[in-house]
Amino acid sequence: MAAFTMDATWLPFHPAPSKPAFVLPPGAVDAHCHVFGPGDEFPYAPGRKYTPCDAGKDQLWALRDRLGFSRNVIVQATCHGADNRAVVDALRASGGRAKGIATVRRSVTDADLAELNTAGVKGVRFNFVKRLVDTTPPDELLEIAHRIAPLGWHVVIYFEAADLPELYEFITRLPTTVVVDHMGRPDVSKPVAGPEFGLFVQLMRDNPHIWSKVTCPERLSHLGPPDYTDVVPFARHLVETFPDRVLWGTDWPHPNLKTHMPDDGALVDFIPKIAPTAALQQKLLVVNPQRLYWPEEVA
Ligand SMILES: O=C(O)/C=C(\CC(=O)C(=O)O)C(=O)O
Repeated sequence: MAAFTMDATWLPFHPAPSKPAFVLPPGAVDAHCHVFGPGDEFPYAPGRKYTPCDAGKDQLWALRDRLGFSRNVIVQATCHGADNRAVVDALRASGGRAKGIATVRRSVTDADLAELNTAGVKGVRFNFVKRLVDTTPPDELLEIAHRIAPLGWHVVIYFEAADLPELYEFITRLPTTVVVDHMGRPDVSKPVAGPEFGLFVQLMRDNPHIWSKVTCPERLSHLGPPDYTDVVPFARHLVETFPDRVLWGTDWPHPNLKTHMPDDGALVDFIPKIAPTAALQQKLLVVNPQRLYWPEEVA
């Protein structure tokens, strides 16, 4: 019998995503996705807030090839805590086609960091979403950020829009490039030009080292699939205002969705709505992730 059973309300990833109509440019990177277990091989963390369905590296590679991506950035999910073995295993098996974002604690050793670096880790994730993690004190996170900076890594940060005023100063003090997950999770029923999203735009405008993933319409939308029209103006605003500091990813296998499971092919078809020109698409999908994750290729 398997050691782990997914939560009773868990929605497994789409079993047969459609082939997108939008043809991704050569070299496109899915810059936000996860691997879960398999739990029998890479156990889920004792302190986790959810138990997902297994979603291993081979399934991720199949999705990559089906959608037309060339490469992946695999982000450590909170169900694995600070045990990065599933991500590292995927990176090592990827033949250089995946880079990773790890979660580490203050107790991480320099040897641990060096090993993660060799495997292809390019950053750490700080998660402030309260339903996912217990709070880590900011001084501990700042200490970690200063430890990883010399490796050329960056910080990926996940928070909800309501928490940005409290986190604003902390984020601006981080000594590395900072990549914000899912546009800082705006409430898309509020206006794009309103104060809530305005604060996020100000954060990016005033801090050239801060980037955003324009990801997760399926997580943010109130109107839902197939078009997620209420998310388009938010993502498009960031893509057009900060074309050199945006990334896109599927968020496969879509943890913790409660209303529906997206068809990943349809998610790819969302891209031309938020990046309407070939030049913007090239930056979003190829040039920007290459600068952050495969910088040695950039002349
Ligand atoms: O997939 C995501 O980015 C978002 C998540 C899960 C997550 O971040 C995690 O478990 O680490 C969410 O909102 O539940």
